[in-house]
Amino acid sequence: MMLHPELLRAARTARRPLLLATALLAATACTHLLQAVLLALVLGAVASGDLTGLPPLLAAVLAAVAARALLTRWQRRVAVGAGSAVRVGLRDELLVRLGRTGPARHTDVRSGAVRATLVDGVEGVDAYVSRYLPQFLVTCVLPLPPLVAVTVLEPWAGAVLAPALLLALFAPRWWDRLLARRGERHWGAYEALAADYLEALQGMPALRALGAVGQVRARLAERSDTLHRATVAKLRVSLVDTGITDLAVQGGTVAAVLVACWSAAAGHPAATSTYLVLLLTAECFRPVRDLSREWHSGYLGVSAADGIAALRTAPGGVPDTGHLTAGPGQGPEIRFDDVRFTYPGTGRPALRGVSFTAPAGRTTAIVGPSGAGKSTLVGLLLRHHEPGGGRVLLDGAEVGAHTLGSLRRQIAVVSQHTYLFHDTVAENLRLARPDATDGELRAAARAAGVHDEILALSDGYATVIGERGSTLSGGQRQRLALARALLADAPVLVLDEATSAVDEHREAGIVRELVRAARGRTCLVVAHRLASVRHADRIVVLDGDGRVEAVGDHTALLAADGMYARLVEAGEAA
Ligand SMILES: Nc1ncnc2c1ncn2[C@@H]1O[C@H](COP(=O)(O)OP(=O)(O)OP(=O)(O)O)[C@@H](O)[C@H]1O
Repeated sequence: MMLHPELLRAARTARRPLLLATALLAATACTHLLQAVLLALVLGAVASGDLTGLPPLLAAVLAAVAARALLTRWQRRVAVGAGSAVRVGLRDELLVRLGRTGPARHTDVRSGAVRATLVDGVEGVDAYVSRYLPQFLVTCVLPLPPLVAVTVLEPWAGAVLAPALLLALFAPRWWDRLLARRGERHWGAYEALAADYLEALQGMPALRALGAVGQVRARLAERSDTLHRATVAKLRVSLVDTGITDLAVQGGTVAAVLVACWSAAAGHPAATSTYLVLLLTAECFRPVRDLSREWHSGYLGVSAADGIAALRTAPGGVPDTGHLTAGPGQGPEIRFDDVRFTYPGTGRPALRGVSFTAPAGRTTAIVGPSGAGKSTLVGLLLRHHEPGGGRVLLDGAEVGAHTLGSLRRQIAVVSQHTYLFHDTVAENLRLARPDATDGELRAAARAAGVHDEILALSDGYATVIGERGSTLSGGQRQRLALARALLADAPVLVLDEATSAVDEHREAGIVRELVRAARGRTCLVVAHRLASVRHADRIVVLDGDGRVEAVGDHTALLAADGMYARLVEAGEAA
């Protein structure tokens, strides 16, 4: 009888259908009561030898059975619909939240665990709200009428029935806390196993190359064992819970029946009353037995509820309070003004007062040693984080003044971590612009230098490229991601190590094509290979300490003989 606030909150999204499902369940239970009364009358008539009223009584019993069949079917349909609405709504809400929390959140949660919560946990919520909750509400009310009837007919039977009923309902509540703890432990073990399996599958090429498959197998076996032990521990408490309910139900029924029989033997009530007491005693306990059965389907939801609440209320992400929206247009000026930033939980600032301007419609390169803060600048431009100080401005307006959706639509990013989905080449490209024509797809692919290779695939643009584009080379994946960003037709194009997996010769050609294709847009190019950015209109050099060391073009920076010259020299030597 566990009522978890997170699950009740989820249930509110389908309040009406759930109330209807509960009403139908109550009506179904009433047919059982009616049937019990009718059967008692039938048995009473048979016992008294007066069979004249028997046919209409038997017809009424059949009608009750038929009505119950219809009501049960209707109830299941409504309950399944309500559960499905809750499930879909909850998954959608969690996905929106995950989209908002951004990279900060993604570093401290594991994808496999989130997947388990989103898929299996939410399935458990469905079972809880569509099966357990209606039965719980019915159980709160429906045992009362037969209990009152039995008490009126045979007070002694009522006197033993009432405590047995209370015992069946409330004794297992002593175990609720333990049940909840065991459920959480089981769910934690399940999430950990799901996360480990997902990671092992995704990292299989690396594990094979390292000869570490055996180690991972051992770890997974240990995790499976932990899950098994958690499952057994959970079942043990759950079975004690069910056992107590069953004991109270059986004991109560037997005691009430014995009292009724003793009373009948002593010649007190009429035969029909005795039958009524016997049959209504069983009906008294029916909702309790049904609740105990539904509990097992809802238990998974209770176990996953805390994880769902944690995902739903996860902190992180930036407030979406801006109001500016920008349509397609020329590339804006981007300005970083004394920007400072420290990642949460780290004592060391990643950026210490960075100021520079990327002129509108031009290409600005950001270079510097590894860890200098180049990708952090891109993250701040996209508002994955808020700066600790200073401002990031697009055409003079702070990025926070734009709505998040509009800001991110204005900026197409190709990062070193491209993501391609298990779908066709064309559909992967159309993620950026669902209404793009075939001609536009080809133009973008040509500009990114990948068109000919797409045509060489078995089905051209209709080829399914596997999970994360696994059937493509690293360079092809990056160029496909470039084509996707070009197709987005955003006024700002950010290339964060976007061509690192492409060979140098091809890289020069791609960058040339990109600059041509991106004409009119503001381009920010983060690169290690300086040869690919030497033609940039402006080059910003970050030192290894999160500060701007110099700004200029290739020739001026070489002449200044600072860090840029040293980086170029090191690149050439390599
Ligand atoms: N999510 C994070 N949490 C904590 N620290 C981080 C995080 N991401 C980056 N850092 C730290 O911030 C600093 C700047 O990182 P950033 O990724 O911006 O450097 P970068 O110049 O892009 O490096 P690279 O050229 O190697 O990609 C580094 O010291 C890095 O360790």
